Amino acid sequence: MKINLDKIIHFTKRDKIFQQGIFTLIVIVLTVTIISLIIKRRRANKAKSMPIQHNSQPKEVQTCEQMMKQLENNGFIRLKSYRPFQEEDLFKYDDELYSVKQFKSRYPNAKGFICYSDSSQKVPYNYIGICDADLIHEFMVEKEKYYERDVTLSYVARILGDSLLFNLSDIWRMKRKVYGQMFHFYQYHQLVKLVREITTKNSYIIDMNSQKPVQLISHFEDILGEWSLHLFFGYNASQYDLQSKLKAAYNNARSAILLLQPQNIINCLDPLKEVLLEYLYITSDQIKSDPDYQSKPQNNITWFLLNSKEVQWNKDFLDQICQDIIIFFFAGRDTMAHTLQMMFYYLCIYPEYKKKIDEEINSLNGDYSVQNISNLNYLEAVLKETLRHYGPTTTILPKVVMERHSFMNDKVFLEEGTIVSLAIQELNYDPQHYENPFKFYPERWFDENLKQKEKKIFMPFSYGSHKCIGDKLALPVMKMLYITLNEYFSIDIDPSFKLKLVALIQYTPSTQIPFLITKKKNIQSNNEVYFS
Ligand code: HEM
Repeated sequence: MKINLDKIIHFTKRDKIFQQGIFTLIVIVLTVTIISLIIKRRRANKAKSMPIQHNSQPKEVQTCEQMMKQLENNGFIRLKSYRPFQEEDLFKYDDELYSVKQFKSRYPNAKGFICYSDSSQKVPYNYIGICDADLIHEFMVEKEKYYERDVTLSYVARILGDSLLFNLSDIWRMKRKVYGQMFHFYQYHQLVKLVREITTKNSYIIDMNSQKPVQLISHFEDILGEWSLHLFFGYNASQYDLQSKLKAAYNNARSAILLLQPQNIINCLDPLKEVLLEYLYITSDQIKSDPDYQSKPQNNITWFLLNSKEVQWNKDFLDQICQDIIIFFFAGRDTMAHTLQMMFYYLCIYPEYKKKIDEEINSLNGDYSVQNISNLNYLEAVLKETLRHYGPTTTILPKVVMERHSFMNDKVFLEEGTIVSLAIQELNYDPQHYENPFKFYPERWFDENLKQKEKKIFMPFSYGSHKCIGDKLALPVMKMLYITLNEYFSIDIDPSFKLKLVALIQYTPSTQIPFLITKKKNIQSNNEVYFS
């Protein structure tokens, strides 16, 4: 058979041209599709990264003034200075926070306040305080991720920056979990009982024979200081050596903080950390000296730390723990000491409330189990009223906005750098929530209306994930301390005393409250009480 080569070559040429055409077409179609896909994707990404536009939402970062205006349009009141702490309040009303407390009476619908100041003042320009319960929830819970602790306390933060209070990392989460175990059922019961033991021991130091007024606050500080240290060191906390070194260093550091002397704070806190480190080693060595220590739970945080798989027991970590001990010492000791001092003050002023508490305590016939103590409702109401009326916290630690975000259902935009604080004093004196708010009136805590909203509006221990770790323990501990002291002494107040309160880190009477103390007849002998 003869093959027509010409025809074949011609045919193949045509075919090739055809194939090339198809190929070019496919390439063109593919290129166009890919390009259009890329454009589409880019547009989609761009749309995603653009904030959703609401009528009231500014497209660009606002100036401070614009943000303040927005807040003003949405229920915030503009104040002339950084919270209205006014010296004249102290002279006129004996209370530096009188105007703060009056705020809600003057502006009943205010959701909060905003402050501006001229450059001559050292306070931040864009400072807002929130005193509306729903907004506090939005700020402390829903929008929590946008805030960090304000570094206004930077000198303290420089030394205690890795402590629970300032650190927000995973280590904070881990430590909260480990420390939290100290507040579970068994430990909780032991810690409440422990306060009776320490109070009894310390009661013998109170000099009742002299007719001089006694500064009860320093006794409360000693009792609660020792109690706070027990959390970490167990019975090592009662060592005289540790107590005296800590007390001296801590009191100096506190004065330096109040006087804003940064170098002194560092000078005082550093040796304090050294002492704590030494006792951490003593306590951990003691625990580990028992080869079976892991299976024998102890009632102190050091044991929990030694048994936690997540803990790397090294110098850096121990340094952090020392910082936490200082925070616990401050947070547990000073807050409760102040609250108790104020409660004793009110009970001297209003003996009718004291009578009711005593009746309630007498009904227990000396059985001060933790369960019975938790049922002392009148005593609890007096403590809550003290916390509301003159609790230790003048303001919850301010936080700073780390990233611009919308607030109040997108009505307001909070700009990066804004300092936000939870204005609990204003909330505590809100007449919408508390009838006749200036009156010290424990009975209000039995009102059904208040009971229903209590969780939402009463937050002496703060709110959100950083709320006080000791919130459940504080009331029973203070109840037990009151019961024990009241059993041994009757406490009055020098009638010439006039209370004046200044707002420092916490409320502080401008002069010490002079309590007059008499020993009750039924006091037991030293040994009987201490070792029973
Ligand atoms: C009358 C008693 C007390 C009051 C009014 C109180 C109040 C507070 C407040 C307002 C905060 C700040 C929360 C925040 O910034 O959001 C706080 C934090 C803290 N409190 Fe208390 N507290 C009391 C008792 C205690 C006790 C008994 C302990 C320890 C046993 C304690 C340990 C702490 C700690 C460790 C923190 C820091 C928590 C963290 O940042 O994760 N407090 N407390």
